[in-house]
Amino acid sequence: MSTDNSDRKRSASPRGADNETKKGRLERFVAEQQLLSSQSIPTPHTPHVIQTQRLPDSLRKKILVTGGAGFVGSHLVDLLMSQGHEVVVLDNFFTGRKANVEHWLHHPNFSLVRHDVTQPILLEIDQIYHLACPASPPHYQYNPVKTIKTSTMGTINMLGLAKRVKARILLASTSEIYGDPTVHPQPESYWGNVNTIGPRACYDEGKRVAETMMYAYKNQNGVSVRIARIFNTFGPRMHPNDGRVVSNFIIQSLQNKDITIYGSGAQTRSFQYVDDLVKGLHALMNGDYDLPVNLGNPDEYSIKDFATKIRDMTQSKSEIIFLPKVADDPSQREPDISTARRELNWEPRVSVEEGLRKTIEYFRGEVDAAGEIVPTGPDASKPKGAA
Ligand SMILES: O=C(O)[C@H]1O[C@H](OP(=O)(O)OP(=O)(O)OC[C@H]2O[C@@H](n3ccc(=O)[nH]c3=O)[C@H](O)[C@@H]2O)[C@H](O)[C@@H](O)[C@@H]1O
Repeated sequence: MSTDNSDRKRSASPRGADNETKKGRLERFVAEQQLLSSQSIPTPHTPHVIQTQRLPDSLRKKILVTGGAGFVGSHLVDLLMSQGHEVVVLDNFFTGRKANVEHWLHHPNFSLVRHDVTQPILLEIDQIYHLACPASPPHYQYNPVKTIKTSTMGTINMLGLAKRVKARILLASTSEIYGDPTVHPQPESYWGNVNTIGPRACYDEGKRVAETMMYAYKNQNGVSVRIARIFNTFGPRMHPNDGRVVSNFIIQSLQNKDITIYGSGAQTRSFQYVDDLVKGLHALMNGDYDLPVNLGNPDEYSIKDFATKIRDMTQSKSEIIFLPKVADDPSQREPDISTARRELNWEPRVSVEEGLRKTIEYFRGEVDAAGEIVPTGPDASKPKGAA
């Protein structure tokens, strides 16, 4: 063993430098981890960075979002993550896309599980937003039996989970439960007009029985339930091959292709921007009101006027053409949102025009990236790229 001072000096200096580097590296690593746990990372789909709050354990909830990689689900995930909650997404990727949530994959508060809600799952969570179900008519009609299973078995499984862990559960129901409405606009008290054996029934009746199951579990087992009846919603992250009217008309217009109206175009819809919807879902989940609530924007358009509006906004040279009407297509739809106004202090803030501007920009990027997009027609079809 050497006791020579010069020896010690010689070896102390490189070891010191080594230690410095390790310490520096560690500090850098910690700083990077802290940065990563305080925000989303920019991705091609979501280039803007979303900051996440740091919540104390007592306020941080574990929140399950079924269908969280879908269009609406992923926007809701953004809101919940930004608030600092732990979010677990379940998605079977039938219509959801990993790209919709990939900006959160690195974040310690976020988990993504490939799972089909028709199978039970055991999790420890505080709240459940149950959104899982294809919502576009060509997609939910592709495998009607599976659509029914998703709404029935899927909802039973989530209610069983809610019961076991005493979590509050919110069901994403739909304006489709009113069918082809004979009352206009539609208040929650209207019981609806659905053809039980028509091509839309797998979705409409599935959601109706899902609502029934929510109240059966509430009354029989004391489960805390919330029901949102969601009216037509649009915004960035809609699947370009979704087949619904907003995505089809914008994609057709951007490519100067024919804009396809099914039927006369006299049928009406009322369109809400997705940011308004997720704020409404959040207010409903965290409020006291536990009867169904319509969430939609009462700004009603005929489909023909809507086609013209999108063509004008995109400065397109598209022709508007008329194809046969689809079976059981509701002839009119407008939400009565007085319950949401009264009970949730909620109403839409984003105008259809402002929402369309953002959505057109998003689809412009999708069309540029893809080269060409052929929109999905009215017939039942498998979602493009579905798992
Ligand atoms: O977007 C939504 O939120 C709703 O979409 C669908 O209901 P629907 O109103 O029929 O939605 P679209 O497929 O977007 O159709 C709206 C209207 O536009 C028409 N349409 C659609 C697509 C198209 O290329 N051309 C066209 O004229 C349809 O025939 C219909 O009259 C779903 O069934 C609802 O569950 C969902 O909540």
